[in-house]
Amino acid sequence: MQYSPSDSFTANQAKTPPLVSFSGVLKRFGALTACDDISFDVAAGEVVALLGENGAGKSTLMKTLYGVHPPDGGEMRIAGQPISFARPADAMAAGIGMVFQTFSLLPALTVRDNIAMAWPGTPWHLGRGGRHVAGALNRLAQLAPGIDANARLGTLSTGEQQLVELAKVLNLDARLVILDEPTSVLTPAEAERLYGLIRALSNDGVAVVLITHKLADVEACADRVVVMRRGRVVGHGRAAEMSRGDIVAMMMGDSASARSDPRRLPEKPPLPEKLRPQLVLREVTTGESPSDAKNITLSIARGEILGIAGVTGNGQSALAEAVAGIRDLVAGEVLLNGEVISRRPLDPRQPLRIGYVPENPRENGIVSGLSLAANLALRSIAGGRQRARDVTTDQVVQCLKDYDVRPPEPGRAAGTLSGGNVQKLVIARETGAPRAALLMAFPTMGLDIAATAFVYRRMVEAARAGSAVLWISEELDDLLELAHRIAVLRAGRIVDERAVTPDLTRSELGALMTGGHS
Ligand SMILES: Nc1ncnc2c1ncn2[C@@H]1O[C@H](COP(=O)(O)OP(=O)(O)OP(=O)(O)O)[C@@H](O)[C@H]1O
Repeated sequence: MQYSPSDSFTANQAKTPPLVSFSGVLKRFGALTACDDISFDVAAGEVVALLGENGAGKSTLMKTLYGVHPPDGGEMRIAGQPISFARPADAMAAGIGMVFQTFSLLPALTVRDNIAMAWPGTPWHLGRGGRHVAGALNRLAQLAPGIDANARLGTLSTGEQQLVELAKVLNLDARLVILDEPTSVLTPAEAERLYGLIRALSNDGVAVVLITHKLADVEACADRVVVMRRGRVVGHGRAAEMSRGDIVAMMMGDSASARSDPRRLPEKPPLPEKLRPQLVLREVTTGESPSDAKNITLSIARGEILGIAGVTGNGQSALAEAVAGIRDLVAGEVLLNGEVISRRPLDPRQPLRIGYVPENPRENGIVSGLSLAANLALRSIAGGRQRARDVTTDQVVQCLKDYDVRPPEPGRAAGTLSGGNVQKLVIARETGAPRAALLMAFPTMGLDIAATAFVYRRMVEAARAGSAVLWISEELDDLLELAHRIAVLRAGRIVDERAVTPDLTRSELGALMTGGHS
């Protein structure tokens, strides 16, 4: 099943040329070769899952096709014709649609206006009532029946914003649709609806490239799998003929450990005998909108991991930001070791005692234009006391290596890292020193299997070292595996809270999250 250059692995052996063909495609960023001699085809109506560890080059390859990056070598063809798009608008005109990991939506405008802006050449205010907008809103209604076209985009959850972006692209009448990790911010029910739409597109002859880390996505809708590692295609095969173990081994290299236990989740740390409340929220309220936190009272002990389960957009961000001290409370208070830390400005001389891994770290967790070293120094990487200028380049490189941030180049701008590596950089900074409390909002979103297990190991180590951990997640299996207690957040309120016991099931938790509907 391993790739060899002589293996053309053309999807469709018929005489008509494949819809898309990559042949020896090369893309460099300075000294880094992000895509190295990539060759494969995608047939009309075929769904190809493009897999690989963080930084493997998946997004770069697709952005090179889509006209975001000029290639440095090789050839790309659409329906047999060589192409080289200078910008995405040209790719769109040739029938290619792409949904990125980061969205191109304007939070201040309504859903309808955001969709109207998607059509090149049409002034958006004229397009509002047009056929395209009606079509895309129709798609959106299939994906997410509850979204109001007249709602301001900024009031929607990340998952809902992703669906708006998807509806926009799915309605472009594209021949090829590229989806970059579409399900990482979707609820299970939203993901199921998306799978249905992908299958419908494929039945209509549309080719789909699905960049993903989720094997569930592959099983739900991929015809074929192409695996990249460190800029090269290292394997491929028909999805139906590959087991999960085959795919994981291909992604991670053929190590025996990867094959036997790819997740390698850490053990849940034992709860201390005497529970000493360390992080306490008392009736915390940030506002009255559905995405605000309302009247939240929680107590997390030293060494305890409290999971917050809930569908994104149900107050998680507000809750995390309130505890992190970057959102005002309209009522209530937050205490750390008995001391009120809310309602007072952060004291820059205080060693920062809360580690915070925010949702959407590219937007909220890094300064894109600053170097990796500077981003790490936004908090000191060494024990909370060492000043940034005292940290040597060797220490920064070591820190980047310890957290597997690739490439580990201190001077590189953080904004040029791949999605998963941005997340690892933020986690390095926030868990690199002892913290009294650790807040993590969806910390494994967009991470590959190995990186996910790594993040969980850091979280467990932080708890063992005495942090009170507040962990917001939609990964129900992981919550059940690693949290000591789970609180369920719905419409900004805690609707249930219980210790994790063997009889607590995933479906029970899912039903609590959605108010009884899965
Ligand atoms: N604009 C850029 N400038 C410099 N380097 C870049 C740029 N974009 C990507 N890279 C680098 O190219 C490599 C491949 O990144 P890419 O985003 O394609 O990976 P990926 O497989 O999509 O990863 P992930 O799953 O983490 O999103 C990474 O090392 C990344 O740092």
